[in-house]
Amino acid sequence: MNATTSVTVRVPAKVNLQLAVGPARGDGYHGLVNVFHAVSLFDEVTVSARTDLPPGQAVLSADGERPDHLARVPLDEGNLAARAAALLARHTPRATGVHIHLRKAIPVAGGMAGGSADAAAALVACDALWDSGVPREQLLELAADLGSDVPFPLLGHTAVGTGRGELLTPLPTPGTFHWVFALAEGGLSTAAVFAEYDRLRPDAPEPRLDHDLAAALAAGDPRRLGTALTNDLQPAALSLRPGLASVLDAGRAAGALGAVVSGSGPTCAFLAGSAEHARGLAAALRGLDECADTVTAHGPVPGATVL
Ligand SMILES: C[C@@](CO)(OP(=O)(O)O)[C@H](O)COP(=O)(O)OP(=O)(O)OC[C@H]1O[C@@H](n2ccc(N)nc2=O)[C@H](O)[C@@H]1O
Ligand SMILES: Nc1ncnc2c1ncn2[C@@H]1O[C@H](COP(=O)(O)OP(=O)(O)O)[C@@H](O)[C@H]1O
Repeated sequence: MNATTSVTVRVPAKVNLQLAVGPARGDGYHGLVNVFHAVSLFDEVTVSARTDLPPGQAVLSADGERPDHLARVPLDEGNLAARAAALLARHTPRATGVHIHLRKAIPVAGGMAGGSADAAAALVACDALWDSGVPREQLLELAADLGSDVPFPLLGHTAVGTGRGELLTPLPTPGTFHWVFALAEGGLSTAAVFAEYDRLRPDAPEPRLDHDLAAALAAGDPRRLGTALTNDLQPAALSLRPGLASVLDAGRAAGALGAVVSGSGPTCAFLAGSAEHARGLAAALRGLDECADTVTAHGPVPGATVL
């Protein structure tokens, strides 16, 4: 029998349906109530064995439709997918060197956790390639070591993250929600947005799950969900990128059920009532100076999946 030499994993982007941010903790992070929702905007990560490289060492390549985004993806050991391969290799004797190819569709530094998604996909792909035998619970712990957002794309669907966002509880929701994402020129640094949050909100309260949001999700009701979308980082993202306010306003004026900055931004998310409504909203947003492009997607969708 031939050993597997290559594994491809498809992994979704996320939008945050609620992002409640507490005071800064002593360890440089913030306590969160972070409602993650996986949407049908996918990166694909292909991992191929390279027995000429030391175990866990990676060489990288990337492609995708947006050259300006690709230019911001590091193709060295700093790439989160390379860090994931190196970390998992330390937990299995069967590790090899790898070539990692990233097919990027998730905006880079856009608040949709593309780097975290690639890290989660690389964990799943290397686990399959090496037949590592690492239990799922431990894969989730390794994911959390790589970043607060990395465990969620292993699960997908909708889940609430507590702690710094890494402790996940699934939130089952019936039905499908339709989204439009307005992509911005350039990214925003997550750390810079949290620092701006600290400046704007020195007395942040402890974060709590919003009951209206939980009820809207349990009912699968897009109208209720639209009015319940909140993001405590939004004022900080708007402070660093004031032009985003007009994008949010334009989406609301065009009939979005809800409009919110995704995570640390600068991508703006708009909830629509149907796929057709989403296409109409996207057309209304595309002409704006501050909107570099639009993408439509639906959620929830499953997490990282071997193709
Ligand atoms: C804000 C969120 C919302 O889902 O995502 P993005 O919108 O950036 O994708 C996440 O909390 C980002 O998670 P992730 O991108 O994994 O961040 P990490 O690598 O863990 O941390 C990067 C930096 O962000 C800040 N950080 C992150 C998470 C957290 N709970 N508190 C923080 O203060 C810290 O300054 C940290 O050094
Ligand atoms: N596989 C990757 N894809 C995208 N960005 C990556 C990756 N690995 C590391 N990075 C770095 O992480 C930063 C944040 O990227 P990303 O995860 O896309 O954004 P966000 O944290 O806003 O969701 C990028 O600016 C880039 O320098």
